[in-house]
Amino acid sequence: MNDRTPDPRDIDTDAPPRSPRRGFSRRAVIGGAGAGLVVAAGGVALGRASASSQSPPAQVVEFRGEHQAGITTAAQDRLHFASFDVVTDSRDDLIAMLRRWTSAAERMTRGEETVDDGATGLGDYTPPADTGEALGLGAANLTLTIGFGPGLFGPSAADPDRPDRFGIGDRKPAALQDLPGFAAEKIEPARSYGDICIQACADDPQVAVHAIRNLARMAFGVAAVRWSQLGFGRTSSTTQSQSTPRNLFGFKDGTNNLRAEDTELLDRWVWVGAEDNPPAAHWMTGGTYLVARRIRMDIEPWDRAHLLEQEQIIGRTKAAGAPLGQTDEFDTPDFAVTSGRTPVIPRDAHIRLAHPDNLGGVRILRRGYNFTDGSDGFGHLDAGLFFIAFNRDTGRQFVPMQHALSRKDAMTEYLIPNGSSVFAIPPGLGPDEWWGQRLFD
Ligand SMILES: C=CC1=C(C)c2cc3[nH]c(cc4nc(cc5[nH]c(cc1n2)c(C)c5CCC(=O)O)C(CCC(=O)O)=C4C)c(C)c3C=C
Ligand SMILES: [Fe+2]
Repeated sequence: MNDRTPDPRDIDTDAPPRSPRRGFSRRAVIGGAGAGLVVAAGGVALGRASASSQSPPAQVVEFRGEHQAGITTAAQDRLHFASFDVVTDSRDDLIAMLRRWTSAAERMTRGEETVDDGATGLGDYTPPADTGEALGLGAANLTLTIGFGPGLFGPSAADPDRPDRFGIGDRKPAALQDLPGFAAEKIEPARSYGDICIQACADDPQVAVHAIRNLARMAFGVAAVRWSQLGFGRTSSTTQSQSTPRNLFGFKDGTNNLRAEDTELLDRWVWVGAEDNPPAAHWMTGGTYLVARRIRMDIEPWDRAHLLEQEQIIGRTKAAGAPLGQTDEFDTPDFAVTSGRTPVIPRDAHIRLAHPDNLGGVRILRRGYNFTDGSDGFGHLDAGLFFIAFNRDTGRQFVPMQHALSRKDAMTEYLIPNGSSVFAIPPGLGPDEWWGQRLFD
């Protein structure tokens, strides 16, 4: 970058477009001349363009509110999840980046470029301030959810010797702790941990990828991507109107999940209350904690297991998703039913071990995605579940649940968890508020 080239990170997001002849917003493109532009780009884009043009333009999820979007929002089809290491010690630079991110993120969730006319309207000798691949795609229900990892506050599993670089160590909520080790996992640091996460969910993969790519670009010199994960095919339902999708084992996943309509249960099990923290950590009130686990699934041996074995491992039928011994997906599992002296839902079945009745009532909100990252060089698919859960106190909810599963779950034989992270997800933003403002102010 020479001294005549403005740093895209410094561009005033409120400034008028400098080259109106080229100016179009991502949504404006859907209709007129822009539609031709997208069609000309080829078949894949054609499919997306026509899907977008048939859909109502209102595929916009509100960015601001009491809680961040992307938690109880009806789970979209696609995920790009990124974890960042903060590479500066400058609190001012970090805050400046969070402010820039907030503006760009809000715009992208409305289907707009990161800055007005950023892709092509800033002049021929300026690096575009938007990479452009989402022009014409609409908002696609994009949500961007930010979280802060333990390492932002000082020592963590990723770097036990790290100092409190930003003077926020005393604001770290007690519930934000790295996960303990669990049986039968092979955690890879290069797929784990991180100082900041962004969960991008959308109904168009290119919209989600565009969002992460642009936030990563804007973070240059302040934060660097540590790892990221693409996901497809949601593995949960987070509203009552959504049908239950299937995971890569072929089973309905998300049947007994918490949903947006369960407001009392969400208050109890997901949203952080003021009473959960001393005043220094009240910035988390209305927030939640995210657990991300990359769980590789041994697809090939699973595919050789017979149907009854698969159903006994899960504890539900494969076709209907009904608890074993019952007929309907939403029947309540009856763990007491036996056939002779043998429980119909086996003692080591996944749903028995993860059910609240067997965990002192504990619940979590699941919002994971399937993934397939090609194959592993030995002819096996590198596929699985990118498990995402939100809970109010990870040490009291996710951790005991995972311990119970790791020790006894029959499914463990087919799983290799190899990525693991936790993040504090602050509450939603008020008008004009920027990401992290309540933590840094
Ligand atoms: C620690 C929490 C959980 C992990 C990790 C996990 C991994 C995992 N799960 C499936 C497939 C299914 N899970 C189902 C139910 C279910 N799973 C958890 C928790 C974890 N799962 C809970 C709390 C529940 C609900 C239990 C209940 O109350 O009944 C189901 C059944 C359908 C459903 O209710 O969602 C399936 C199928 C896989 C493949 C997997 C790791 C790769
Ligand atoms: Fe599960």
